[in-house]
Amino acid sequence: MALAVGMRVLTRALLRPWARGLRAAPGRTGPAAGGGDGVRCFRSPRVLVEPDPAAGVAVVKMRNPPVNSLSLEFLTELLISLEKLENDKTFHGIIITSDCPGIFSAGLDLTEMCGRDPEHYAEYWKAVQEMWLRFYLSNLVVIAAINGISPAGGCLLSLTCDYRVLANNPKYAIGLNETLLGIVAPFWFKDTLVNTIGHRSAERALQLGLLFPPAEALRVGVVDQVVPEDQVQSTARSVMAQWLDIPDHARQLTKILMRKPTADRLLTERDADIENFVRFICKDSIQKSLHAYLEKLKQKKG
Ligand SMILES: CC/C=C\C/C=C\C/C=C\C=C\CC(=O)SCCNC(=O)CCNC(=O)[C@H](O)C(C)(C)COP(=O)(O)OP(=O)(O)OC[C@H]1O[C@@H](n2cnc3c(N)ncnc32)[C@H](O)[C@@H]1OP(=O)(O)O
Repeated sequence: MALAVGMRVLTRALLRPWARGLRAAPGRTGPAAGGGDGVRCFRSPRVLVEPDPAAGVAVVKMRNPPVNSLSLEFLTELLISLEKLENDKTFHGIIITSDCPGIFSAGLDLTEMCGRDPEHYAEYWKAVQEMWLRFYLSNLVVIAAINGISPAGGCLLSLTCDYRVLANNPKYAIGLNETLLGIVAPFWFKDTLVNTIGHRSAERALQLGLLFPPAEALRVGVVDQVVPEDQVQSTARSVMAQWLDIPDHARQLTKILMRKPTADRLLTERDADIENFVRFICKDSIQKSLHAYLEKLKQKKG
């Protein structure tokens, strides 16, 4: 228990000033309808939290249209929602899903990594690290109900969860496809994938930038279950019930035991990782290829 408490204190201490600022800002987040049972529901512009206090579960819906790209503001809101749910003893598990049809998350927001200054890149990268640390080490059971395509950072967010349910739709795919953009998945992205699917499969997937369609995602182990699209949420709920049957303290400590060495690697190299990212992303060649990629996305529309 001391270990679990220690980890929570540590991750809480890591909450960034940008998060503290936003938390204090009136009107950005606030109590909303939670029923007369004393349970508070928290809303923010880009995150909708639907609590089910009787089950001890909250559904966290990402709604940052059009593609749930993980912008700085969106990451901040996600982290604040997670922290509020962790601090509310009513909740033992969350289901993270998307409110944007067909898209779970398009990954990191490319506009946060293009044409900005080094200070912005550093701030953004710290927020991405924070998202990974907080979700990966959350004391809650976290289940991803993946109801859309989930490349790169979207896949990373899913990989932080305890269990992944993917909708069986041939249009959906999931994977760390960074090499296709000419960028390199950082070591902690890689570690998370290795921990999930093993070294050989991860090496192949990372080098080739593979985006796995549902059947392959299941075969390789990027997801735990593939179900018809209309059963994603109900499956996530029944899997959650199974996980919540386990005594919480034993499950939490086991989670920390499994994940702490991976998280510690980033915690001890956090500043160096930010410096590496800023150096890398500021390169002319990287900026050019990110710009070109964004242009290609825009031109796709015709
Ligand atoms: C040595 C190493 C040291 C340090 C580490 C260094 C580097 C690591 C750095 C970065 C790691 C990054 C990981 C990432 O997550 S990068 C993002 C990867 N994501 C993708 O490749 C997905 C891109 N998007 C798509 O493929 C499609 O948009 C889609 C399939 C998700 C959805 O297709 P649609 O047809 O439905 O929608 P679109 O018309 O394509 O898009 C609508 C709209 O949204 C914009 N957009 C799409 N994706 C992003 C994004 N990731 N960020 C920002 N904006 C995005 C797109 O441009 C359109 O905009 P407009 O409406 O045209 O303005």
